[in-house]
Amino acid sequence: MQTMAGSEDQKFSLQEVLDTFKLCLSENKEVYLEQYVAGWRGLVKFLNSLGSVFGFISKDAVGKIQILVSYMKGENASHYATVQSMVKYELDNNLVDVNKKGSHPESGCRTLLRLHRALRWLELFLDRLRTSTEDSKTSALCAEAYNESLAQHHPWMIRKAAGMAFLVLPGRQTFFEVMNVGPPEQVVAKLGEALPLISEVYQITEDLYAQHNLLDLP
Ligand SMILES: CCCCCCCC/C=C\CCCCCCCC(=O)N[C@@H](COP(=O)(O)O)[C@H](O)/C=C/CCCCCCCCCCCCC
Repeated sequence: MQTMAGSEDQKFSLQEVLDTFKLCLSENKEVYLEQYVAGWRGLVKFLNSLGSVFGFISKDAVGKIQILVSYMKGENASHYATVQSMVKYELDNNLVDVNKKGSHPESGCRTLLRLHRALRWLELFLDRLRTSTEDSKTSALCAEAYNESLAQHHPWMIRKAAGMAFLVLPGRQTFFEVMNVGPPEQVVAKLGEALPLISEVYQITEDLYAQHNLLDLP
């Protein structure tokens, strides 16, 4: 049956996303690409359940996931096990367009950077949801998080389209139901559990990219 949360096999579960982000970090704090991508796949399920207005966002996210998967399954797969090994491999082999788009417009590093910036949006948005009240508007929470993060990297047209899509977001109660966690108190607790994991993955990637001057890849 098709519901707002999608058909059964496409059903979103916050717990599932939480689990993938839990598995993202190795003992020595490297970020596993497979789990990172799996986390995004889970989130895209949620996005898809919101309707066709969000199709352009979902399409972009899926396209970027597919680029990373093609590297992870390609002939150099062993170098794409973690974000750290990918960065090292692509930089050592001059596979990254560092200043302007050239022969490597779809490097793993620049592709992951786009998702990484979106992860900051997610962190800010989930934190706002966690601390929101019954009468909070998800569209406003989402727009605030977007303006503080991703919007700074998007041209006017995309910002406008994103802003319009936010206006049709479902209300807080529906959002909480779709997370498939239970009553609101449990959703809030689960968000409290998920946020430090997402923040840690974000910060490790941010530090790695900063260390290699990769935060502005075209
Ligand atoms: C825990 C449950 C609640 C939260 C669930 C959230 C589900 C969100 C799922 C996916 C988020 C989409 C991630 C979008 C990645 C965007 C990457 C990007 O910045 N791409 C732009 C630049 O790419 P290049 O051109 O340089 O290759 C591209 O131009 C973007 C195009 C599409 C617009 C992106 C707008 C993003 C808005 C933030 C997501 C809003 C989702 C709202 C749903 C709650």
